[in-house]
Amino acid sequence: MDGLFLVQSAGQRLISPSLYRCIGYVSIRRPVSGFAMYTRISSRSPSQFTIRSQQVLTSSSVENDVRIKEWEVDVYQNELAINQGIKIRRKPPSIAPLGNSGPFELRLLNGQVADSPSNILEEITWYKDQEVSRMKELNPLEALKKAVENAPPTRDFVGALRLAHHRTSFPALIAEVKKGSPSRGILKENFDHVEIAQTYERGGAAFLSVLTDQKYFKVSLVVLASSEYYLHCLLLCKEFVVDPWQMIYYDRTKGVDAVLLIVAILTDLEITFLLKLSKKLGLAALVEVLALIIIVESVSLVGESIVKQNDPEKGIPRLFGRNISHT
Ligand SMILES: O=C(O)c1ccccc1NCC(=O)[C@H](O)[C@H](O)COP(=O)(O)O
Repeated sequence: MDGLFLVQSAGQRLISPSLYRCIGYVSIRRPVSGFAMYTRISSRSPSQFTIRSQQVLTSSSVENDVRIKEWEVDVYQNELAINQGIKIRRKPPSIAPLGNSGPFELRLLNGQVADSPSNILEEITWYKDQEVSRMKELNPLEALKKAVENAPPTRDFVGALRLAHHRTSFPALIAEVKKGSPSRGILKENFDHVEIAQTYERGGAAFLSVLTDQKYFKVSLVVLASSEYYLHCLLLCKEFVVDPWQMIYYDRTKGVDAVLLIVAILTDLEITFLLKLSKKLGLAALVEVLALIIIVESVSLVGESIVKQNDPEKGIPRLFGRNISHT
């Protein structure tokens, strides 16, 4: 057994209430493969319930304790988010660490079974949380600092929309680069991201909106923003932002000018913080509320209908009723 347990009779206390608060309240559940499983049972004060055992902390028990704490914080944050009207749970409670096989596992959030996503946005968000954690380990913030310092300045998003509107007297076109989507599947088999982006530019798009999620939308911003191809169009990165790191890694170091923040997957506090951060980084932020995108200028969000055109360059004039290209 990895942890040492001091088992005592019910009702007795071995240590002072303040020390209980430091190490948490634990009860032995069952030993599994050499590890004693336990669960935190309550945040009630020691005098309010019966202590059955107290674990003497070893390094791995501390690790597990930290994992349990983090998991509980996630559950708490999800509850907070739900209280703020957010329907998307941010982390799958099924990743509860060993030892939390007790009441937490059966817990229902918002009336749903806790360990399966209730819709596709939730599934994407759970996946994104894991993906970002992995990528953050490979590219820690400290390592990105230099890249941020060397990044070219961002371009004026609102100014570009205004200019496009004045030039064409149509709403500015944000043309979406995506190979597929969860609801529609693959939209175009022979999909060349760069070629399609160039075609949109020639067609008169003011902005390119790139869905950078590889798993669900099959596009990579890294490919599109690669040095071989310089984009004249401004670039909106349409990611599922769940962590400020994404703004720095994906957006600021890859030549992006604007980011998307999806209200359905962020708490009020996160939106406030991410808006501040985007301002600091010089990025414009589009805040998506339900299916609407709030921006200051008139704009058209166009994705599937032009991606699926055999010739997107002809598809854009078809959409507007006339040629809006620069030539
Ligand atoms: O399309 C989906 O299946 C989807 C699922 C979950 C979150 C977002 C999703 N789609 C976003 C998009 O594909 C586009 O950003 C856009 O909203 C749709 O544009 P359009 O193709 O013009 O309908």
